Amino acid sequence: RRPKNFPPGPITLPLLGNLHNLSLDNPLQDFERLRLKYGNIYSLYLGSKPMVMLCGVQAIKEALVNKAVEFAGRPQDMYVNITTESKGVILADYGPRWKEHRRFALMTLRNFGLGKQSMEERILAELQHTSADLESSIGKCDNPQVMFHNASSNIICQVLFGMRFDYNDWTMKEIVRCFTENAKLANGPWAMVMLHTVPFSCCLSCKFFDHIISADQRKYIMGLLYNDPDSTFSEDLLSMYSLDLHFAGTDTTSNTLLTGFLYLMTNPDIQERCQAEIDRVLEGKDKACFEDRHNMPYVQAVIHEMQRIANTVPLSVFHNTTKDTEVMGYTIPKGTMVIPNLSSVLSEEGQWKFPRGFHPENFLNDQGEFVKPEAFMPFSAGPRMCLGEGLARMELFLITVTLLRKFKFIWPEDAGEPDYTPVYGVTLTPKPYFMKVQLREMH
Ligand code: HEM
Repeated sequence: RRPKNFPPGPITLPLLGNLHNLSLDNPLQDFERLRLKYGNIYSLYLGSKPMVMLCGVQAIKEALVNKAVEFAGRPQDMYVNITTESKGVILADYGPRWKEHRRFALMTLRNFGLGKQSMEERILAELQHTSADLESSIGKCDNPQVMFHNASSNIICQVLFGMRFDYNDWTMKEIVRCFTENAKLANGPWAMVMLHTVPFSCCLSCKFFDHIISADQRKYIMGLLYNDPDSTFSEDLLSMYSLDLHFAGTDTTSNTLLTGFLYLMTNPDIQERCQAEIDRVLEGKDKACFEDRHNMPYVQAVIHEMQRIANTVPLSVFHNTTKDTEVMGYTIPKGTMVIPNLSSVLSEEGQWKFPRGFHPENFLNDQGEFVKPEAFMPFSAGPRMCLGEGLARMELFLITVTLLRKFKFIWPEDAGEPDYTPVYGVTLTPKPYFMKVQLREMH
């Protein structure tokens, strides 16, 4: 039975709770159906475990922003908590350890050049390898999935480990494969009730970390961390921590690019309009820089629309209440799992000029200037909001601009109608597709 004044929801069955209400392939459609029936806040039972779903800007902001601390916990009783022992930053519960780790991650990203030219240079250097890869497949049809994953993985690896990997490196291929597989399993209905997920990638990534960090580097890092006698760091934590950043920085950016380029190929008019703006702004310059975005309102609008339609992390990372609280007039007890349904916000009726389909106009005002509506929330909101947002935005801009400047991306004639239905997981991925690449005439 639902506690008093708990958000409404469908009838529960013994043992299963509401699992029978969710499809294994794509529970997002079921969540939308339930939202239409019960409203922007409703509850479900995953087995015997209660969970509250928050939909739409208003409910999500009230919880994650206005009642920030009350909603800043993470559930600690899912299978993924056992496989990772909740080490690292993404799954750490709200408290001093999470605060220290988050601060450390932000500081490290800044020290390694985020917001400065050095990070841009790292991204542009990686793009030379991506461009070379694309040049070798001119005229052919290739699946771009591995390429985008490798590029994103190498950019974050440069920050974490000070090195990049050849696109054919076996270890890297295996790790990226594990990331994509786990991303598909980790928030399915069964994983939500602790039944299934693959611990392999954690294991592999920790071994990988041990393998590539030299003894001297390790001593140096641990020296830095242990200077503070109250520090919560340990070597174990550090390797899980690097796994967190590697995973979070790879599967997200690359799936956004994969979806974005699918829409750019199948909307050649939008692609050409971006290229015209890029050519004009970059005329006489050999490469783009992040500052150029201020002179490219249309490209900015397209990249934001790519993120909106990609809906890359549709259910955010699950939250947990840290004390008894209220939202939208309902009572939520301490320790309840809360899912911010970002998907519902990114296509919320009334928040967007065009909630459905690919329309960069969602981010342009009548004067053609770039504007960002309040409902643009792909990185979530509040204290647990994505800490890699700055890096992700820089990557999306520099990668899109550099590749569109040099290449034309074509939907192959024999590929049939594009299928935009995503494959469900922690991150949404487009179904595998092929792209044809041509060098643009100006190059
Ligand atoms: C397009 C790219 C990206 C998207 C859409 C994205 C989205 C998200 C979302 C929705 C969350 C959950 C926030 C919440 O719990 O409310 C998150 C958390 C997180 N992201 Fe990202 N992310 C992206 C790229 C990155 C990158 C490049 C990094 C690495 C530097 C990163 C690191 C993290 C970390 C460490 C967390 C956990 C923060 C915490 O629990 O305090 N993300 N991200």
